[in-house]
Amino acid sequence: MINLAITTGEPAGIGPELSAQLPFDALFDKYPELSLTLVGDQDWLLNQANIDTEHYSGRLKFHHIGLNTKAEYGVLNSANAQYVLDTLTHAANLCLSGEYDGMVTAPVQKSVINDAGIAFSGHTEFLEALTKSKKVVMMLATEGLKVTLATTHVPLRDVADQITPELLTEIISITNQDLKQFFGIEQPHIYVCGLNPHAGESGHMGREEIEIIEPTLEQLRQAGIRLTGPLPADTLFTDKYLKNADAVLAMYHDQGLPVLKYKGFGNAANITLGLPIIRTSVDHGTALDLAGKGLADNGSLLTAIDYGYKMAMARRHTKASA
Ligand SMILES: NC(=O)C1=CN([C@@H]2O[C@H](COP(=O)(O)OP(=O)(O)OC[C@H]3O[C@@H](n4cnc5c(N)ncnc54)[C@H](O)[C@@H]3O)[C@@H](O)[C@H]2O)C=CC1
Ligand SMILES: NCC(=O)COP(=O)(O)O
Repeated sequence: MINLAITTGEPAGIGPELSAQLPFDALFDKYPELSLTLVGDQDWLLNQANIDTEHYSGRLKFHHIGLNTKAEYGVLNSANAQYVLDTLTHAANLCLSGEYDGMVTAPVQKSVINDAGIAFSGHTEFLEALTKSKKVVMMLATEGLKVTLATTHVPLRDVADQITPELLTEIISITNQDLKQFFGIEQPHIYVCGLNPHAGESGHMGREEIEIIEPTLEQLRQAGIRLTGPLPADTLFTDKYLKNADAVLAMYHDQGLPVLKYKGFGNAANITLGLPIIRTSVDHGTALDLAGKGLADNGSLLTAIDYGYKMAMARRHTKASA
């Protein structure tokens, strides 16, 4: 069995209803080896849907973690911030111990966790710290496009300072390795965006391409990684280049993700590469405006489950053949 934990996310958002209202029969038909554990407050989840776990012959379970305070649709309460983190901690620890084969995360509200006085910028950074990983990579994937990010949740003002040869080397090496490991791409071809408009216009609009990005790419090419770039982002994100790209490396969050979401919002997943565990997630946030109304689309959660299942299968085959 491939046992995926679904962390059900911010209780005031759409995560609990999306998780509890999944089409479980269809999922278990489609993925013959899938089992799911819904991690969160069982009463709140049962409030979203009448689930009889007995019907699923052990393939659907709850792991109950109690809310700190009553949840209300669309109304954030920082008293539940620790609850949200407890669901993530539980799932990640049981992935590390091998009880879960991967975790699929429903959206959390970063701001309310910060309001509770807890430093938190995203699942990506939280799981990097919890698993003591040296570096992880955020990748969003949809049919026909995978985008990885050199920097994630940092103010734009800080981005240029964070683009260093060491960072790019780590991000590109992890991306290359995990495209092979999880997606079966023998020699991934990664296209790399410049940082500045027109990739710096030969140094007239910024020198990071000349001083940092190009020399790092050249070193990595010598080490055997297939890389094209740095190219101006507005040039790279056109079919001529994308049709040959196994992944596109963007230098910052809003350079890459708007394109990805324009192409695939609702059918994309967020995947953390470089972790010792498998973690996939939805492409959207908590959508407080929709919570409890039955209007939220489950396409991205289904996509995240699909990637999580296939990645866990790929890892299993790699282990079996080692
Ligand atoms: N994986 C995660 O935990 C993520 C969490 N967030 C967090 O979510 C919070 C809210 O972020 P926003 O920027 O407002 O983005 P959002 O994705 O929550 O909402 C943006 C718009 O998309 C709609 N929408 C979102 N998901 C939908 C769905 N499944 N079906 C139909 N419509 C949907 C919303 O109603 C809203 O109009 C922030 O705290 C942010 O940090 C954002 C992205 C990912
Ligand atoms: N835009 C993607 C996003 O903010 C999700 O971040 P994370 O919680 O997966 O780290």
